[in-house]
Amino acid sequence: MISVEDALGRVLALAPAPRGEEVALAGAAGRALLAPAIARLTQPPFDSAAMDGYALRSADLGGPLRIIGEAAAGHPWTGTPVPGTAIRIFTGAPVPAGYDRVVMQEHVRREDDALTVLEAGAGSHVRVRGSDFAAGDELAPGRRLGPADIGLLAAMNVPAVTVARRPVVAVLAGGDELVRPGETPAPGQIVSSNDLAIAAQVEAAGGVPRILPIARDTEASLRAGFAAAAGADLVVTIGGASVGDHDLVARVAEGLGLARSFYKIAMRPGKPLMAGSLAGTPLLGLPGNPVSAMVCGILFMQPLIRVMQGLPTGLAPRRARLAARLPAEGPRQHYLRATLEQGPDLPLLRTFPDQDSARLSLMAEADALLVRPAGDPPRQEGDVIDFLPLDR
Ligand SMILES: Nc1nc2c(c(=O)[nH]1)N[C@H]1C(S)=C(S)[C@@H](COP(=O)(O)OP(=O)(O)OC[C@H]3O[C@@H](n4cnc5c(N)ncnc54)[C@H](O)[C@@H]3O)O[C@H]1N2
Ligand code: MOO
Repeated sequence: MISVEDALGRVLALAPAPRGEEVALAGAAGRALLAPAIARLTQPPFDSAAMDGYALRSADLGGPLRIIGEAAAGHPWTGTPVPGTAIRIFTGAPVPAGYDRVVMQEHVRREDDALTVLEAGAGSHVRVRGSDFAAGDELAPGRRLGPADIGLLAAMNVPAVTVARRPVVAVLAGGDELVRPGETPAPGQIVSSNDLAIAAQVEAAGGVPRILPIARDTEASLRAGFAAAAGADLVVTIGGASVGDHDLVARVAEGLGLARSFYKIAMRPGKPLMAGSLAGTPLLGLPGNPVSAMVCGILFMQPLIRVMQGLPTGLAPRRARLAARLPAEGPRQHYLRATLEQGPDLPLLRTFPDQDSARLSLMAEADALLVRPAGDPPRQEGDVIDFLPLDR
């Protein structure tokens, strides 16, 4: 059995280089930026009023002023500046050359064209040209575009961006016991949850899931499943990974020419994880227990999907304090389902007493996975530990 770190390195090594496509900005939210986006203009493009009021010269603050013009957003004033004068101005209007501050209208007294400044106010209320960004500035690739990025790119006058193609991920669950949600299970049957949960993880990582028909526990059915996965950028099987007589995934994949990278890792849950490449396409074989499948999805599949889009893995452990003591760990790195509460300095992490890898109800309740290294000694209440936050 190899370590979790070693396994992650080998999984990420299976990632093909991301492929780009150009999309209009309106469709780019959530996509991974693959090429730098370059600002085509400077923002603000001119010295811009930050308040409704009057533009004037700081040197003239003391004396009475004469109002000689007006500037509104989209309607610059184009006259000649004269000492001792002010320009009526509105937020977003260009501050005319020759005037260096804007006084808020609440801070003046106006009678016809005569203006008296009652209070200078703090600051000039002028947004200086280029104070946000300059033409040529770039938004670097390797980030998922959020709402603020979309707004920034629009302001940069970038109408379309090069993003990574979303990897198509074939999700193949297998087992004679499985029926679809909404069907009535016969005796001995259960409803298939894994493929839907894993498909949701695929989407959350930026991939496009393609859920395949459930494979039955025969080599022929699994072969048909792999055939249906053709054309996907990544194939993810779920179940049939262990040592039982009906666990056929590895055997069938090998028959189809799987170049195996590893099988079994020193991790709990998720020991029977398998990875390799099938006709050049990366393949992950997740264990069937629902929590094991999801934990493997978080630790290996989602990072792989992100790296296939040129993104970082997204695995960023954080620190918390233990709410209660924990016994020593065994030989496998352990990911315990836990909740988080507010603590005095760091968050307080409380593990569920039951860590059964079949309990989806606890997985759904969990805020975090506590990461305990193999062979970790007993831990006391208040000890600082690492955890991975969970999406809800
Ligand atoms: N003798 C041993 N038995 C087992 C070992 C072992 O080392 N020696 N490992 C255990 C561990 S750990 C795990 S994890 C499971 C993994 O088994 P498989 O990957 O072969 O998964 P299955 O046997 O197909 O199913 C396990 C469990 O999960 C349920 N399941 C499967 N698919 C789905 C699905 N799509 N939706 C919902 N639930 C699913 C299935 O009904 C079983 O209950 O093996 C242990 N055994
Ligand atoms: O590793 Mo299994 O994934 O412990 O339930």
